[in-house]
Amino acid sequence: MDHSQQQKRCNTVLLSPAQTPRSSVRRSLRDSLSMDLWGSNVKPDRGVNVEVILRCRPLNDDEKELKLPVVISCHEDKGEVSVVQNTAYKQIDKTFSFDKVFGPTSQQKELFDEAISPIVNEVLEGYNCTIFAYGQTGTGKTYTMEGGRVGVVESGEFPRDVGIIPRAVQQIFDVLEARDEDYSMKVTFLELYNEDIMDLLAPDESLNGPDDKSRKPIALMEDGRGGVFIRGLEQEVVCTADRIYKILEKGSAKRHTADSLLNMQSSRSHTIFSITIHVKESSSNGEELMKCGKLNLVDLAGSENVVRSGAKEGRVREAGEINKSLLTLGRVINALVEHSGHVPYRDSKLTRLLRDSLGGNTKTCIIATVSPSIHSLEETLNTLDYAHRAKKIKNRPEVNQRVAKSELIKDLYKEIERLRQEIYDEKEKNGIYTPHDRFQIEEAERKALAEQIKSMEFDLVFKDKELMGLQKLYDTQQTLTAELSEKLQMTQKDLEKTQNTLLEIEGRNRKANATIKEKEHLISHLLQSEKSLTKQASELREELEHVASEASNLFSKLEQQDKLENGNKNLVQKFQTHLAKQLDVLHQTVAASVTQQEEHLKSMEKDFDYSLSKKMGGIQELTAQVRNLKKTHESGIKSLDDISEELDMSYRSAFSNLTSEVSRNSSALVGHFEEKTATPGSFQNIAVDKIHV
Ligand SMILES: Nc1ncnc2c1ncn2[C@@H]1O[C@H](COP(=O)(O)OP(=O)(O)OP(=O)(O)O)[C@@H](O)[C@H]1O
Repeated sequence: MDHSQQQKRCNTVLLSPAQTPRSSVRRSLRDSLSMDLWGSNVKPDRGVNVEVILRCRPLNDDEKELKLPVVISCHEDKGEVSVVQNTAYKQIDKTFSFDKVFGPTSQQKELFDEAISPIVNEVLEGYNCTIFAYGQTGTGKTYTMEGGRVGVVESGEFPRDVGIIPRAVQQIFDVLEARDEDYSMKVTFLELYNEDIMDLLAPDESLNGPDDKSRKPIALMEDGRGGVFIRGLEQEVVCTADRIYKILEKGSAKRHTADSLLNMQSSRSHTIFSITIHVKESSSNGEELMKCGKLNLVDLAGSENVVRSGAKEGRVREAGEINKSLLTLGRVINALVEHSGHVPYRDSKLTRLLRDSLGGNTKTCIIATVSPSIHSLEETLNTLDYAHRAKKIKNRPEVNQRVAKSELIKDLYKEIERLRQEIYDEKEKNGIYTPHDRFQIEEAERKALAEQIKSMEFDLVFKDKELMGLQKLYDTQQTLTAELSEKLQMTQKDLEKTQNTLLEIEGRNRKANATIKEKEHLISHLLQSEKSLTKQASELREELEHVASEASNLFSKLEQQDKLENGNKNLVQKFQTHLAKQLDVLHQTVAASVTQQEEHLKSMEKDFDYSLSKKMGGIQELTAQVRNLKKTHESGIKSLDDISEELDMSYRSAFSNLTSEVSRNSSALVGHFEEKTATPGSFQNIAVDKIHV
């Protein structure tokens, strides 16, 4: 639906800004409309419990970087949250149940569709509903209520981080347009900062930002009917969702925020964004009536630990005020849960503003936000405890009274008349004129003030008693403190002693560790040496075995050599004897031959002499032949002598060669053997040396 179509049905006829839609009286209408609230039939006298939702955000980047342990587990199906911490010093195991639980992975849309959408429908049925976010600073209250910027809405889908308020606004417009209703809508946006109410929709008088001192607080007044109203709070009539998103954005920008250690943009104020819707209805008799519903969306400032949030100077006061108002809220919740007679709504503006939402006629939903990290454990337990208690608060939601359109117009005319009269008086400076309505309101305020004084007197008596009790408690506490400080001193001394002993033990431990390290180093070194020695020993053994086999080879070779030598000697001896025998034979042969020759010669001489005598002619020839024969004989003898000498010499040289060859071989063998036998000895020496190392 486009804006022009929206504006066609959106009227600007509204109740006076001072009026808040109220339930009651018109039983007939209420009975017909008092229907199912969050799924059950409402019995006004019995009441309906405040709905409490728990949302746990994911770990943020800092928490992830610090690797902080997660101590929260969400069981969405059972509607339970468990807190588990198991350390040597602390053991926590607690489970809390809530109406709905949304874990760290839950999305904005999921939370809205499941928990908030039914509440928005109740508002459209004419109920006043309040949704407020409560939790430690930085746990996602503003993220849940407002979320990211709406920006451009494509095909009816918001960006995923858009929060409850824009989604509720969209749903309201969608439903009204789908039903083709005649309606009008207005919004207000205020913040409660240091117990002052600031209007976030007030026109900008200066552009100096939220800390500008010219921003004036506005007054919270009693309306004389048990309720409150804020005088001068701007109400903007709106006809489109876009306009509301802009208002929201503009108002949020004016909100007091500051960076703290726990949140870069921490809200330092509580805000209440309200949407009031009037829808035209026709009664059975054709009378035009106005059905009115109101949705309050409250983003509380974070409950915080001043030390952990790193609050400084002015911020400490802010934190103090925030904690004070949240403490009052806690006391109101306690009083409602315990059904105490006195509920201290008046103790803070926050509880005065939320009065109708806590134990009144408003349908209320609390969204408690927590962080999953161990760092926030204490605050998380507080929030869970607080929220769990709040579940017991009973409200009596009632549908708002339908106002006849004619009455509404009459009211508006009266309002116009009153304003006109005020302007006239202002112009004429005609004394002080108080219009009847204003007079009635002021009378109501006076009455309310008187009531307030009475209640304060009552409070005073109550507080006096409380003070006396506290004084007694203080005295006891003083004694206890003195005792405790004594004990503390003793404990501190003990602690110092223990610390000293611890330091000593730590020193010894360090030394022992160093010695152990040294020894470990030595052992590893020795093990390494042992390994290398074993390796070397096995290598040596292999070498020794090799050398021993070589030595035995050599010995067997030597033996063979000896045998060979002996054989050679025998051979030489045999050869010698054989040679001697042969020489003997030769001598004998030669001698025999010489004797034979001589005998032959003699016989020849005889024959010659005979022949000479016989043959004188051939004597000379024979003589020459004899001479030749003699020469041949002499040369034969000489050559035989030469042969014998030669043989003798060759025998001698052969023998001496053989002897020298044998001795050379023997010395070579001895040298080689010595060399081989010397090597294992050196290996042994090395091995023995290494083992000694
Ligand atoms: N459910 C979530 N998913 C993703 N981011 C989240 C969620 N809840 C919170 N954050 C992120 O954590 C940071 C703090 O959130 P937020 O400002 O809403 O906390 P807060 O409770 O409103 O704090 P304070 O009380 O200080 O204002 C923001 O950056 C917000 O985007």
